[in-house]
Amino acid sequence: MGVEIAVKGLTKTFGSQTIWRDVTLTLPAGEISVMLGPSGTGKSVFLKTLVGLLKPDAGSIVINGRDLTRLREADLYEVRKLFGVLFQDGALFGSMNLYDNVAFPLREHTKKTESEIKRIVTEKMDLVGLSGAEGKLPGEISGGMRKRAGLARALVLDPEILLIDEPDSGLDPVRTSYINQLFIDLNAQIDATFLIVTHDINTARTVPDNIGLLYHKHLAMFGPREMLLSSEEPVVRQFLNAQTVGPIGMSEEKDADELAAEQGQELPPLPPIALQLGTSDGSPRRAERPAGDWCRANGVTPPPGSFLSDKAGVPGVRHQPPAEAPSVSQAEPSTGSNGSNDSNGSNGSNGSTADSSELVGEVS
Ligand SMILES: Nc1ncnc2c1ncn2[C@@H]1O[C@H](COP(=O)(O)OP(=O)(O)OP(=O)(O)O)[C@@H](O)[C@H]1O
Repeated sequence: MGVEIAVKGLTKTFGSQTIWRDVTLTLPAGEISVMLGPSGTGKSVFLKTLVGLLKPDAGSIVINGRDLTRLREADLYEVRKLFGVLFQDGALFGSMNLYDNVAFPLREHTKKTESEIKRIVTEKMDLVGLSGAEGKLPGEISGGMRKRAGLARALVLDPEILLIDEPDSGLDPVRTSYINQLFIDLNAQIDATFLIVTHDINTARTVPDNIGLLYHKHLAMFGPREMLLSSEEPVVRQFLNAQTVGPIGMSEEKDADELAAEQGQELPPLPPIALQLGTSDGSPRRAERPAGDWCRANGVTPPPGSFLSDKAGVPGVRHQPPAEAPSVSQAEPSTGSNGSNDSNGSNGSNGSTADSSELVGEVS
């Protein structure tokens, strides 16, 4: 079922530079969570801190009752085996073929025989759709294949936690969709908790069970997807809807003059909440809950047109709701979407009451 990761009061600095402070969240066991944030807000630093590659200045990371921040190096080494990490570029050894790259952690960290290793490597290569490419060098394959090879390598030790850093970087939208589908299918098949760092709004809107947003040296919000996707909190709303209006500026925060210039500018209505992507064989997602569950339980009216399509609300995709779009309280629960009951940081969420006749999924 994967393991829960409970982060409390986590703070990280480099010298006089605070990256983020007092980050508190719980990644629910077996669920997919996504961490968003403008560039440079420390998302990669967060992943590296979780896996123990960087030491926080304060706070705790508790997994299976043990606080990683307090472990001795030898114990940390053991706990790290719970993690599989997929770095942005796959982090493959350029001189090794894919088979040897994927086999590397098994040869390094286990005493398995070559025939056992072959069975595992073959299984993981198959799982990520790379059967037949074992003999290729990383330089001979596409960026998408490199990421999948990196994923196969991250899976060979059967991790309970999978950390994935910007899987969409350098990939076209179609390859991004394929790798997202792979994550959903994997999540349904293996016992692991997923944390994906991404900038891709489509990924954020359709893949995870939970969403977090790092902004301006703190965790602005973390919780079930429906909470974030219906939030009117300015920074969450701006980021998840890819808008220029809001507190996030070109490089960091907007200054007072820039914010004053935006006074009175009308924001587009919140776009509808998309259905979560389902598994490719139609089997339930691991943490599947009926669409609109979180909104119902929390008295939030989701934006009109929500839960009708997995394309709803994706910037650039126009969404035309039917003339009489059923509100979620009237609609039959749809498959493939949920609202987690783990509502860490349930601050600042509410629903839009925008007129459905004006509804488009496109935002500026
Ligand atoms: N080892 C390090 N020593 C000093 N500063 C570091 C170190 N690693 C990261 N930083 C700094 O931490 C900040 C956050 O970096 P990080 O790569 O985590 O951001 P990010 O949110 O992942 O950005 P992006 O979305 O652009 O990938 C940056 O200012 C970076 O320079």
